[in-house]
Amino acid sequence: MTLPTREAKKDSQEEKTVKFDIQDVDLYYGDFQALYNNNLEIHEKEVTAFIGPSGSGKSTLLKTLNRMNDLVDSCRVEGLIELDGEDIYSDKYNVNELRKNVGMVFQQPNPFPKSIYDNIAYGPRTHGIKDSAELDHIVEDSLKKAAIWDEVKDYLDRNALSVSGGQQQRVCIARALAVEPNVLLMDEPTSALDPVSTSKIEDLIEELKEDYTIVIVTHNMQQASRISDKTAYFLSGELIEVGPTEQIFTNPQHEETENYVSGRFG
Ligand SMILES: Nc1ncnc2c1ncn2[C@@H]1O[C@H](COP(=O)(O)OP(=O)(O)OP(=O)(O)O)[C@@H](O)[C@H]1O
Repeated sequence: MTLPTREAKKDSQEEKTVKFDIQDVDLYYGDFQALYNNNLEIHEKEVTAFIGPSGSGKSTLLKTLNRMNDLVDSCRVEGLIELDGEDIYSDKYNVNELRKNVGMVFQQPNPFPKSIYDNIAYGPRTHGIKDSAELDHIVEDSLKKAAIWDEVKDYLDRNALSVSGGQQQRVCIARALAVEPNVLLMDEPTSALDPVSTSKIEDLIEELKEDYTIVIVTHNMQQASRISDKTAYFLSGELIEVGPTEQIFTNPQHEETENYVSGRFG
C-alpha cells in the first residue's frame, strides 16, 4: 500500500524540500534515555553527516529513520518523525514500504553468502519480480549505479564474500539501490575500508546525491567536510548544532561544536 503524500514541506529559509522532519524526538532503551529532544530537518538530495563522539546517539537517530530500532525490544521513541509529510511511526504506516524507500548500508560490509547476482536480485525478488530479463536489467543497473559493474560484470556468479572489502561494500550499496529507495542511510560505511576503497565510496556518494537523499554517520571529520552539504553535531544524545557543513567546520555557533571539530574535545 502506498500512502497518499501531502505536498512536500519546504524549508522557509532555503526553499529546499524537507525529506525527513524530526520533531522533539526522545528515545529510550529501557530506562536509559539515548536521545533528548532532537529537532532536525533533512533535505532532499543532500548529504547530511551526523558527527559526534562515541555514544552520542548518531546511529540511534539514524536507525529511527527506517525504524530499524523496532528490532530492539526495549527501544521506545517519542516525538514525531515525518518522511515526505507522513508520520512514519503511525500505526497506519507500512514499515515494509518504509524500508524499501529508506535503504541502509552498515559499517561492516554484510553481503549475503550468495553470488553477487543473487545479492542484488534478492530484494527485487522478494518484492515479486520473477522475470529473468527484468532481474538482469536491475542487477546491471544497480551495480552500475554503485560504480562496481566494470569490476564484477564477468564474475556475477562469484560468491559476494570472495571479493575485496571495498568491493563488498559497493555490492551492498548496489543491493540497497536495487529496490529503488529514495533515501540511503549509511552508518560509518567506510570505517572498515582502506583509503583507496574509501575514496571510491566517497566519490560514489557525491554521484548518488543527484538522485538520493543520503544521511551518513561518520567519525571521520575530513570525510564529513568533503562529502556532506549539512553537518549535525551530537553530544550525549542532544543535537547541539546543525548547519551547512562549511559553517559547522569553520564558524560553529556553539563552543561544544568548536571543541569537537577543532580536535580539542576530551
Ligand atoms: N540496543 C541498545 N540497547 C541499549 N543501549 C543502547 C543500544 N544501542 C545503543 N545504546 C546506547 O545508546 C547510546 C547511543 O548509542 P549510539 O550507538 O547511537 O551512539 P553513536 O554516537 O552512534 O556511537 P558510535 O560512534 O560509537 O557508534 C549509547 O550510550 C549506547 O550505549
